[in-house]
Formats: sequence, C-alpha cells, structure tokens
Amino acid sequence: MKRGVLIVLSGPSGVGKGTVRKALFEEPDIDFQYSISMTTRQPRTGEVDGEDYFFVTREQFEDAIKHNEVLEYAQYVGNYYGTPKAYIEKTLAAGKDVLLEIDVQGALQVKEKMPEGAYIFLTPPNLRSLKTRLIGRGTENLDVINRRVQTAASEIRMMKNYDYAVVNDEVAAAVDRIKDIIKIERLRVERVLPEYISMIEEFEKL
Ligand SMILES: Nc1ncnc2c1ncn2[C@@H]1O[C@H](COP(=O)(O)OP(=O)(O)OP(=O)(O)O)[C@@H](O)[C@H]1O
Ligand SMILES: Nc1nc2c(ncn2[C@@H]2O[C@H](COP(=O)(O)O)[C@@H](O)[C@H]2O)c(=O)[nH]1
Repeated sequence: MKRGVLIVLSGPSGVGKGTVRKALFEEPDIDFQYSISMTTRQPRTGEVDGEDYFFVTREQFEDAIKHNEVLEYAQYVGNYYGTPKAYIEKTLAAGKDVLLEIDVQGALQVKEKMPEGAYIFLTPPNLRSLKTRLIGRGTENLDVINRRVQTAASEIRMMKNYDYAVVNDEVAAAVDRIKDIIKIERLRVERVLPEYISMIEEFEKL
C-alpha cells in the first residue's frame, strides 16, 4: 500500500500555525489526520486533553522519551513538547496523510528521520506582527511572550532548511498556498512510483 503524505507545519510562536491548520482542516477536499502532541505545559482555558494536546507531567514525558515513544521532542520556553511515534507510523503505513504542527527544533529532528515529508515554514508578514498576535491571543503573560519572540529570531534563521516558506498575511491565502503545496507533494516521483511499479507487475503477469 502507498504510504500517506507527511506534512510538517512549523514556524515561530504566534505566526498562526494553529489558526491556519484549523482553517485548512475545514476545507472540504482536505482529508489529513492531525498528530496530537504531548506537552508538560498547563492547559489554556478551553483546551481539551486528547484534542489539543495530551497534557502530561514531566515524569510521564521523560518516561516516554526513555521508552523511545516520541518521534521528536523539544524543550520550548520551559516545557517539553513531543510527537507520539506510534500514531504517525501506524497512520502513514495505513496510507493516510498526517499533519504535524510543531516547533522548529522538532521539525528539523523529524526531517532527519523522515526526509520524504513536506516541511513548511510559516512566516509572519513582518516580525512585529508576532508580538502583536501573541498579545492579541491573550494566553501568555508578557514575560513568556518576550521569551517566545526572542526564540523566534533564531527560529526564522532555520527557514532555509525547509522545503517551502508560506507567508501568513491572510489566513485564507496561507491555506490556499498550503493546498497548492499538498497538490505538488502528491505528484512527487517517490509517491507515484510505487503505483506504477505494481501496475507493471500486474501487466507482466498477463
Ligand atoms: N493571518 C493572520 N492575521 C492576523 N492574525 C492572525 C493571523 N493568523 C493568526 N492570527 C492570530 O494570531 C494569534 C496567534 O495565532 P496561533 O495561536 O494560531 O499561532 P501559533 O503559531 O499556533 O502559536 P503557538 O506556536 O504559540 O501555538 C491568534 O490570536 C490568531 O487569531
Ligand atoms: N517540537 C515540538 N513542538 C511542538 C509540538 N507541539 C507543539 N509544539 C510547538 O510548541 C510551541 C509552543 O506551543 P504552545 O501550544 O505552548 O503555544 C509552538 O511552536 C508549537 O507549534 C511537538 O509535538 N513537538
């Protein structure tokens, strides 16, 4: 069976990854599975365990690392974040497409292990908008916002390691750009080749 497509959506905090991902998943022609991350961060008001994240203790997270249960993980502004490995492997092997929404450290770890994925860096229209957006979201205090914005400076330098950069100026426009990338990804030789090989094998049996 042809493996699913892996899309990794990444970029600095506040750029709009979650907003764009939710809008993308509302598109009628998008049938991606979302990989729910683990984190030791406290849930924000309205966040649901098992939907937004698996909220765990530091001990549980470190146990998952020890037992090799995470595909990647990062310490980001004082908390652990990581991608459960079993779900990704099972879903891609079943031919379903998966989207990860993770930070830059994590995305680059996944790229080392799974270079066949499509790595998208979401960029802000300008750097000031990161802070404005985080303040507007109202989920972190100013100290945490400043630490996130400081981290963004080094993250943006990593953009060159990605396959695509998408500007999130308008959410709908960013979604359209990502949909175009998904179309291109589906046409990549390594994705269509297995289908042609099985066609040839069938043909040779005639
Ligand atoms: N294109 C946009 N124009 C203006 N505001 C936006 C845009 N995209 C997202 N936002 C707003 O910016 C804020 C941050 O967005 P969001 O939470 O999606 O970012 P994020 O990259 O997922 O952040 P984090 O990495 O911290 O989880 C939200 O208040 C959201 O409504
Ligand atoms: N390396 C990973 N980063 C992740 C994962 N899940 C989310 N994130 C990123 O962490 C920061 C902070 O998230 P927040 O929810 O506290 O705002 C942000 O950049 C997320 O994309 C993960 O599994 N691995």
